[in-house]
Amino acid sequence: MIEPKVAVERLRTAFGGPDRHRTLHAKGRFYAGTFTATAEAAELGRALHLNGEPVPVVVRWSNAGGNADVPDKKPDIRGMAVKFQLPDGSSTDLLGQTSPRFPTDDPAEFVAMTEASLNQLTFPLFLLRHPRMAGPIIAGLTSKAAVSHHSFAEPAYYPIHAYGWLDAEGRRTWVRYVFKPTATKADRLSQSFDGPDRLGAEMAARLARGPVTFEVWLQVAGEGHDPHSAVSDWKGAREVLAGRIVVMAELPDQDPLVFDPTRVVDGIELSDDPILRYRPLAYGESIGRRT
Ligand code: HEM
Repeated sequence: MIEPKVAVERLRTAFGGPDRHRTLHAKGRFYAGTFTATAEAAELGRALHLNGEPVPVVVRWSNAGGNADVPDKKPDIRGMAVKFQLPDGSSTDLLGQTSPRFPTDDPAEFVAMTEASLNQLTFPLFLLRHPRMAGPIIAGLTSKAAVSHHSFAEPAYYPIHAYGWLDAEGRRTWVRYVFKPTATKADRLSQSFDGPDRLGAEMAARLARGPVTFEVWLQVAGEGHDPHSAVSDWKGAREVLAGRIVVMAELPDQDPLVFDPTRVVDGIELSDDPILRYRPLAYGESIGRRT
């Protein structure tokens, strides 16, 4: 396993990011909203935020790169991190990004891919040398995961890992999430937004018009769907609408707030996915460098 310290050092070097920012997803803004679960979610999961009562959420939309000064028009993967605040004072996080599939179970390969992706001339060579990773990476490119997005409200975001939901009787269902936008090209604002922070400006104007809503969908694991691997493709999985995230307003900077994909609550279990298990180690190193 690549030492988390080494991974963070290499990622920081690749982006040339100064210490006070996140190693990846360095540029982002915070927002306030609510999450309300559906009755179907309440049946599958006993966790408190799934009981159908609205709970507050803190959302951070971000550009995936490690450079906090990047102009928003630069093509990039975007992130949507969500912190669900439960009535008992606990919280649980989901971190989505616009790429529908993750290319590897090996953190070292993720670091090498991130480094290689910064050089467009040599990246095809990296793909030739890592044919297993090429499929998911190309799926990301063709699904427009890394483009010059018009708005943080328009793409779908994928938290990638599977989580085990326990119901009231303790029965476990493995699920994967998708945050599906309700915004469409047709309901874009008439203004256009330029400048290095145009995604933030667009969101401010959009929220002045009204809330921004995402549907939270679950893929439910069936035969042959492996919950313990980030690369496993759950073709044909049953889909269930689990609830809605409604974002209402921008928040002042919340840093040093931390989103951690292994922060779960009673009723939600972690899988043995090696990428999921590695992430808090790398995030811990990053948090140490930015706080
Ligand atoms: C081995 C794999 C990965 C590594 C080494 C890695 C590394 C990192 C690091 C170091 C940070 C900054 C943490 C901080 O300072 O708070 C970060 C943030 C983030 N990562 Fe990852 N990551 C990995 C996989 C993933 C995956 C699979 C996803 C999406 C499903 C993801 C989505 C995000 C998001 C959305 C953020 C920003 C969170 C925020 O807004 O605070 N990462 N990642």
